[in-house]
Amino acid sequence: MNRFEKSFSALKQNNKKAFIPYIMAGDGGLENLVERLTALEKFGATAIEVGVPFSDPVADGPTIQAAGLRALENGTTLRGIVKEIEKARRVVSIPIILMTYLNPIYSYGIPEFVRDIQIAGVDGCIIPDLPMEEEEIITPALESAEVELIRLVTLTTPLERIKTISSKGRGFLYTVTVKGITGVRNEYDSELSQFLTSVKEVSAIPVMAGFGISNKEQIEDITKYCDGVIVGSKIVDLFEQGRLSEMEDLMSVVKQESKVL
Ligand SMILES: O=P(O)(O)OC[C@@H](O)[C@@H](O)c1c[nH]c2ccccc12
Repeated sequence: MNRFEKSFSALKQNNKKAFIPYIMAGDGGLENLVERLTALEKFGATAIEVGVPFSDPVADGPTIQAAGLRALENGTTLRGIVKEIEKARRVVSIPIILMTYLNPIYSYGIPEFVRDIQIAGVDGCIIPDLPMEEEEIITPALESAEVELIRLVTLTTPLERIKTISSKGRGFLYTVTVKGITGVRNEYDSELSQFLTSVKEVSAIPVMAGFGISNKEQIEDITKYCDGVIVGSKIVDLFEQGRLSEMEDLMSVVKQESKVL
């Protein structure tokens, strides 16, 4: 079993849902990365998504973009991030997912990138601008390194395609819950619960919902229809403002047993 399978099967046995926080590596200085990963594990994170700052992000909303700019300004690089993750791996045992666009991977070199993240103890990668039809440029290398590609589906992806996509991985399926970019939102598409229910029905792997989720009520509601949530912009804000007790409180929702499976 890989780290994802271990984490998700433990949650399932205890009737619990997953919480995956996203952080922007290098925001506030790369030297805080190990500390932040450690804090998130202590607060009960199931896994952590670590964002790599990039000058031309496609799906990032204003909060994540601003965090990315701050990180780039202080000289954060993909190589530096991978080194810090390697240090963190000695103390953090939950899955670590690296979120990066294709361009930084290309300039690193695909084989070198995959080798280094494997050594560092990275469990999965999210590459938002890599479509399923093109993924073979990196999946053979990732597979032999036992690093999972975490694939994204959205409200507009046909169910047949979702079924195909979910049959490929041994991580989880990232279901984007909005038609748009990342960022805190107050309202959801009226079809979201029905959509998540259908995705759950066809998916061979755990279904995580992300984009626009920022408070306990949303988390309680959305986790009725899927295996857990990914929270980005809100976590980035709370770290930036040093509001760690609020973060712990937000993450505590998934510590309770959930009634609906
Ligand atoms: O910030 P939000 O709305 O909570 O959404 C999560 C998101 O930030 C994180 O998963 C993410 C950041 N950038 C991305 C690009 C593509 C897919 C996912 C992401």
